[in-house]
Amino acid sequence: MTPSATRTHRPIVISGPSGSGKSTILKRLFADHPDTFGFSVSHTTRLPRPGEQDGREYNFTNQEAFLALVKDGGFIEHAKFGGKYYGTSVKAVKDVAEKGRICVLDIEMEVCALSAHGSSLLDLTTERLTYDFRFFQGVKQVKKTDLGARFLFLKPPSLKILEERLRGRGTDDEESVKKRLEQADKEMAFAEEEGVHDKIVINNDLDRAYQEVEDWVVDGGRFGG
Ligand SMILES: Nc1ncnc2c1ncn2[C@@H]1O[C@H](COP(=O)(O)OP(=O)(O)OP(=O)(O)O)[C@@H](O)[C@H]1O
Repeated sequence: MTPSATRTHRPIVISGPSGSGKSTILKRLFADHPDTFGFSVSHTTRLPRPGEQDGREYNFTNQEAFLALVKDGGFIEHAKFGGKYYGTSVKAVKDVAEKGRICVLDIEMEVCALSAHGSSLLDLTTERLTYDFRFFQGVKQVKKTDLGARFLFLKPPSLKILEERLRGRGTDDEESVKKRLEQADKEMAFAEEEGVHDKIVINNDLDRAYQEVEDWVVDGGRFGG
């Protein structure tokens, strides 16, 4: 492992309430900068589904090996859902940097978590308290590592607008919209705390917000390095 891989390719953590526009902005960023960014591959103890490849969709592992890695402090984040473990390892993030790409960690409050390839790592089946806990932990856990990550928070202009966007997206039922809004409020309060994020972008006008994110991420070609 080259110690400097994540120094020259510093990971980016993008967080923000569900519906704040993370996926929309990341999609554009990836399209504008091909071969620049990457997602880490998560670990799981669940069995591969047809078509899934070890090391591509997930690092498939068994419970014993997974828990050994937990014990060694190898995970930024891990959780158990439906009897199976899921987690994002520090090494998986470093591997992205080793390949010459900037790892993007998408920390979404609702699942807490670090998702890979835009697909949620975890199912939305936890208690609300767990959501809070996990989101806060998610950001803090990354800070505890030697990854040298940069932290961006994407903020909706208001809760009212967030609600409109969540409804407009058409992917959430009433219950889910309500839960997301309740959590968004808390998450925003946490995000404003001094020193949590390096950059906060308000996603009002999409083009402007995108520009602001892109400028900060690219950083005049230095990518924060
Ligand atoms: N600036 C904007 N103006 C209007 N609509 C927007 C804007 N940004 C995003 N949207 C819309 O808001 C909805 C939510 O955005 P998106 O799905 O990207 O959020 P997200 O943060 O990735 O959510 P999740 O964390 O749940 O995956 C989408 O329908 C998207 O098209």
